[in-house]
Amino acid sequence: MVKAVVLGAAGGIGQPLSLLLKASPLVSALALYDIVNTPGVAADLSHIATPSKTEGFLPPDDGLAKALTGADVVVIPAGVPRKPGMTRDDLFKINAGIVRDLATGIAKTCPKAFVLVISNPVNSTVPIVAEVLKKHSVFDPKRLFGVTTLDVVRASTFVGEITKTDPQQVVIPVVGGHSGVTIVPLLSQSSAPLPSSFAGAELDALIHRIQFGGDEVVKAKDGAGSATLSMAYAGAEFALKVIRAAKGEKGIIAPTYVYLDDAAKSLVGNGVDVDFFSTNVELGPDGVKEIKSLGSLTDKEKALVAAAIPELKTNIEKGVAFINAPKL
Ligand SMILES: NC(=O)c1ccc[n+]([C@@H]2O[C@H](COP(=O)([O-])OP(=O)(O)OC[C@H]3O[C@@H](n4cnc5c(N)ncnc54)[C@H](O)[C@@H]3O)[C@@H](O)[C@H]2O)c1
Ligand SMILES: O=C(O)C[C@H](O)C(=O)O
Repeated sequence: MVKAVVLGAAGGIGQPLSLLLKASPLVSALALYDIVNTPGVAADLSHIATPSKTEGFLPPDDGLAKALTGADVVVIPAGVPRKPGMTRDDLFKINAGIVRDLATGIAKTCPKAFVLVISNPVNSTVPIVAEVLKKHSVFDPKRLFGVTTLDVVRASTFVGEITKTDPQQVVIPVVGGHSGVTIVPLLSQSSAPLPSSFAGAELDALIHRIQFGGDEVVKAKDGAGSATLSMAYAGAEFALKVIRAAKGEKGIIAPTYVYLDDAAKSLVGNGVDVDFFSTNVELGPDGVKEIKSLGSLTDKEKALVAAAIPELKTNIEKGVAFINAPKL
């Protein structure tokens, strides 16, 4: 029995993500929560002939608590998306409060659930969830994940195109965080190696495209939002990995933005001294089973990791301060 909950389920990501979770036989109950439209989305999905029971909830009558009761996995794509000219950090003002309130519901109702945060800015919203869970004395760092899978999916797609390889077979760790220069693709570790002639400006352009792939979609959507369908694909892929690992499947490894204690920091190495960082993680029955080292990096990759750290620190501190700063 696996109950999955989507918070923000009526949105651009929420709807296709809920569809992909409904389509999976690994999910036995699916609860959809949003401030609008979830009864309709749930009624629609409930006609799909898969085993999971689908229910929609709205804020009145304790809808959040009802949706979260008995949850095993909670995926959060609630919040506003970017428009052209905005950074992810520009979303903090609105999304920080939304994520804080949803995390409070999780802390009170399903503190043992795996929590997968999609809402931007991920570099800050994950620390916000951690701080809320800490305030309720229920923070388990093994169960909280920032979803950075879309960066991994993009890297596989772009490298698959260049190397003429099936992108589904291309595995590339993308580490750091989820915004601009904090996104660090470790292309030297690609399972489909780039040709040795692929260097200089060409390599820089590929790294830039992976780091700023989100901008490409925001620009193309021209004011109508950011990536939704590719994010739903990526979010479902990661959520189902967490579920498969929880059910006992071994050897599932994926990059994800997680809390690093001091031991994990020294394991990750390369000057990574931030409290949250995306790195390869082995998933297990209780969530994070093992945080993996970044492995051997090229000089260029070492420089990219170093460049990511200051922005990550600022983003993390901003999230932590949002929960802990004294209210005036
Ligand atoms: N992590 C990633 O890689 C990644 C990728 C794409 C988008 N995102 C982020 O995901 C978020 C959602 O994007 P979208 O395109 O689906 O936006 P959207 O506006 O289409 O949908 C967001 C949904 O959240 C709902 N919502 C707002 N406040 C809520 C609350 N308090 N409780 C529950 N639901 C609430 C809205 O009603 C809406 O249905 C944005 O912050 C976006 O930046 C992250
Ligand atoms: O770019 C955005 O704002 C959405 C998302 O984070 C993405 O990477 O597509």
